[in-house]
Amino acid sequence: MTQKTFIQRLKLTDFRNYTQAGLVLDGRHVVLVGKNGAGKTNFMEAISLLSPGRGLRRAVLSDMPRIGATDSFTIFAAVEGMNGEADIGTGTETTEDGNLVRRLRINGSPAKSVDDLTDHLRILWLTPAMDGLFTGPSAERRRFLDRLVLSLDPAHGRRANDFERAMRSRNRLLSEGRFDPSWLSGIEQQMAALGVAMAAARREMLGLLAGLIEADRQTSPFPSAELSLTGFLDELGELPAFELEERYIEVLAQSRHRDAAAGRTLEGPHRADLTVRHIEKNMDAERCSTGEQKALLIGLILAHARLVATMTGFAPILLLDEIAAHLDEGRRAALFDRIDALGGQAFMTGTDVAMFSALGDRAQIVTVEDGSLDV
Ligand SMILES: Nc1ncnc2c1ncn2[C@@H]1O[C@H](COP(=O)(O)OP(=O)(O)OP(=O)(O)O)[C@@H](O)[C@H]1O
Repeated sequence: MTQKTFIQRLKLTDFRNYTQAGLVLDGRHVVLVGKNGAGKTNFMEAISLLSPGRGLRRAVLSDMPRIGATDSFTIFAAVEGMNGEADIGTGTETTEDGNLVRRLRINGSPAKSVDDLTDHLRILWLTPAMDGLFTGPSAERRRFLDRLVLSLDPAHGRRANDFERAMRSRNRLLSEGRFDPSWLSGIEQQMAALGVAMAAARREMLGLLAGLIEADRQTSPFPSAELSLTGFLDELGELPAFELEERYIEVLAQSRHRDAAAGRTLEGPHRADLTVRHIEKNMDAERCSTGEQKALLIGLILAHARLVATMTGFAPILLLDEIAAHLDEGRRAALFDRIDALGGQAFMTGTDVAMFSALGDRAQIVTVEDGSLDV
């Protein structure tokens, strides 16, 4: 039995187009309705900042404070989270040397790391900006994949950051022509251990997700996705981890001159790609129609939300920006039923409240107008 996590209260100060806005919620789903430019996505972005990372727009911090305000914003949320009730506050602050930095307080005390947020909430999202995921650059798919892993395994983010840092040191040494074997092999060993662990975490998550998608195929109103990874470490994925590490260490050692010439590391988890196929059509997702791609993506997010609920025992919070826009009435109703069956709190946006009529009293309607919120 999964438990519910939800946001009870939210207060925004000088965030994007909100000067001061607050909401008290009752745990049902939340539908945000308003005209274009009213502040619906900004609201969703604020909630996404209650999870580690740069939020659903991947914006830089300096874009977030309200234009015309001082340079800081705050987001405060009272939540019923995975550890019971918690108060989470995040925002920006300018340090003495003039840098804008993110601040995070949990239950009144400064948090040690943004990863602490995952002790309280798991937040997943789907936005129109993700519509081109299957046809766009592989970096976007990797980021998507890593977010999926991160919501199950919070240590994944740290491993990926440490890998990046080690890789940058190696790239720097190579670009400066410093082919010192003991320095380089120390860094390469670290890269191999982290890289193999990253690939394993991705593979494990995809395996679990594939199992859920398969079990759900007959009843899901959305197409089923077959997911696979391509990349040097993924193609050798069946090897035991220590052997995989040895192979990667060997490849890195042998490719120092090639990497120096290329100005980057050519093999590793940072080059992996996620391939998605539409199972029923037996077609690569990138060759499916726009509507089919959207339906695949919705099915994928819902399956992942179920996976997070199963693995953690808590239904995640879902941020679904403009989710209903391109679906016909029947699919929309089926989507709402699926979202509701997850047992969590979902935030959805739209310009027309009529689109959400099938939700009935399962949702609270919030009107958004020029940076103000009204339940
Ligand atoms: N830092 C900022 N300060 C003030 N206003 C901002 C800031 N960043 C963005 N905005 C403005 O916030 C407004 C609302 O944007 P938002 O993306 O939330 O709209 P929306 O309601 O989702 O609209 P749509 O239905 O068109 O997607 C926009 O007019 C945007 O220019």
